[in-house]
Amino acid sequence: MLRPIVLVPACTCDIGSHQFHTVQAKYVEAVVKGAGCAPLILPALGAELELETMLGACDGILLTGSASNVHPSHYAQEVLDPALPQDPARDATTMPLIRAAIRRGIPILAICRGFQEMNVALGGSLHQALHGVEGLMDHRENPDHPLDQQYGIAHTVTLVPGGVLARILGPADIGVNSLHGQGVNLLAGGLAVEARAADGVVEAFSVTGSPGFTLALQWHPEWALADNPVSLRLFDAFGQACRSYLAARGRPA
Ligand SMILES: N[C@@H](CCC(=O)NCCCC(=O)O)C(=O)O
Repeated sequence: MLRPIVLVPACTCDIGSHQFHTVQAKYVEAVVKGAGCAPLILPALGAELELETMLGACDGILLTGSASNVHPSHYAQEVLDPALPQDPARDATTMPLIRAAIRRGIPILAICRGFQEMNVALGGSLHQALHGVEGLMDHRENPDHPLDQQYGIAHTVTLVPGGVLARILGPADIGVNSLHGQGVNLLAGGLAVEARAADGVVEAFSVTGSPGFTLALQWHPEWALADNPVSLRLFDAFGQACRSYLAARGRPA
């Protein structure tokens, strides 16, 4: 049986004096091993991509995390800390992609930067530094720690009863990792909160009234996926949604 194709939009970066479109290995591996789908890396070519062609060829989209931030001009703000990395080519690709994919009912799983760009693409805004907001926790990792500690459980999140996430995972609080400086400020209209951290920060949302599966997570379920039953359930739910989408529309010959 054909596997669903999952687009994974790339970041851009320079390696030496050349430009590259890149995706971290753990994300494409999670599409294969966690969702049982076939990943296809989408270059960050912005308006040069013919979006309808790309969307017609896929059955799901995974929006990855990245060190870069969504450019605040997308939510009518100035950059507060110019030292933080940006990736305008990724923004120019993912913003229209997200809106068009939701209209088509293409399943979306969004992680960390992907979670943030989904909120912004739909009209929401971000806190550019959560740790600078009175009453909020510092949600950043300590870069001096070894990676397994940086991606270790950092805090719990409380799931909204009866929501998309609680239906997949059950109602109990879960422990999550936390590697982000930015976070949801204004939640876009049409989004439903699926989970919050103890300080009230939105940690997961879905798109209400979307014809397809949508789930956006501020944490990283792709990290050490095979060892985490909660993360495996999340990727399995995404994979099932992609299989249903493929089964319903078929694969054009
Ligand atoms: N830059 C944003 C997004 C944070 C993010 O996606 N972190 C993960 C980077 C590495 C990875 O993909 O594992 C912010 O700081 O809020």
